[in-house]
Amino acid sequence: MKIEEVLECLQQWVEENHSHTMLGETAKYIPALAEQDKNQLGICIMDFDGDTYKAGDTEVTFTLQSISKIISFIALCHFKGLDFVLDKVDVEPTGESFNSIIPFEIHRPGKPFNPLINAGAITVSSMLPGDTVDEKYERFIAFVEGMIGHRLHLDEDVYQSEWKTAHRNRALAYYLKESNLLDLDVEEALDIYIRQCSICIGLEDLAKIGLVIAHDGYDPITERQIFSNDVARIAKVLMVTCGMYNSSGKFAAHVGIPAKSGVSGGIIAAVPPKWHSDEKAFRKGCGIAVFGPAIDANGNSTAGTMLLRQISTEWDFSIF
Ligand SMILES: NC(=O)CC[C@H](N)C(=O)O
Repeated sequence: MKIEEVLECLQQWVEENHSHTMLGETAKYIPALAEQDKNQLGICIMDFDGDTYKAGDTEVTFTLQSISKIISFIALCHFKGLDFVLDKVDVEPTGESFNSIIPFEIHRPGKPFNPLINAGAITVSSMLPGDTVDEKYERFIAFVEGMIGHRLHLDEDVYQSEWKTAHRNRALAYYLKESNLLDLDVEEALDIYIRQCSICIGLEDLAKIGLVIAHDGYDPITERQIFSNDVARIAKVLMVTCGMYNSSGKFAAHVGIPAKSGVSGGIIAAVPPKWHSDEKAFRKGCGIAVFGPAIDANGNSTAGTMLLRQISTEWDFSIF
């Protein structure tokens, strides 16, 4: 497909899916996120050569929120090895909301079900290399910056807003501490977790990270292997089975791309290469980032999900 055709399609699909923004609300439990403009919808696709294709609200920046969880999982596996991490967190979906306390109190699994629910993510963040919260955060953000090639910053308002209202996460962290699943004290573990959630990112950067995941940890633009094939494989499994929380099954059925959402309204998606579908666009794979801050009850962008569904259907992106 020609560049103009790709852009025309994206433009049209953003317009067609825009009304889905009315079906969701901004995340109300984090005051700074509640204030986001829920009418926004933007997308960026980055291809194998690093060229980007954008439509809608493309110059937005937003906080990573739960998208950070797949990155911290990858980072911890990269730094400490897959076995170390899988000893601390499982790779099973929960069927509960992302911040549910039920898996702990009722099922008592011994370790969090997966690293993409809050309990698993807090455990993972606390175990990042470094002795202090500052050191762990530096290692994490440097890992992300290494992938996108420039510095990032923390959204101080979102950080403060979440820190003051993180009652549920604080409760989860106490459960984790009781089960010896934290490498830090409760307040410190919360701090590193909330910091990683509050990192500010744009669509192009997020699409770049999606591209690297799609290519099994290899960055086709700089020609560097950033993390191992094995880590990328498990990351994609987690994205498919748990990345969209309790909509993961439906998302797999109708979109079929490894993806991870965040309550700020972002979604990262990793489209692996599909050599046989040469009629379609992006057969060498791509990374996709969408942003639409109106989210549904499961915490996923309403319009972003529908936009990805249309793109995947039209261009045959499903891995299934
Ligand atoms: N699903 C999400 O994006 C949740 C992340 C958010 N920081 C929280 O802990 O509640």
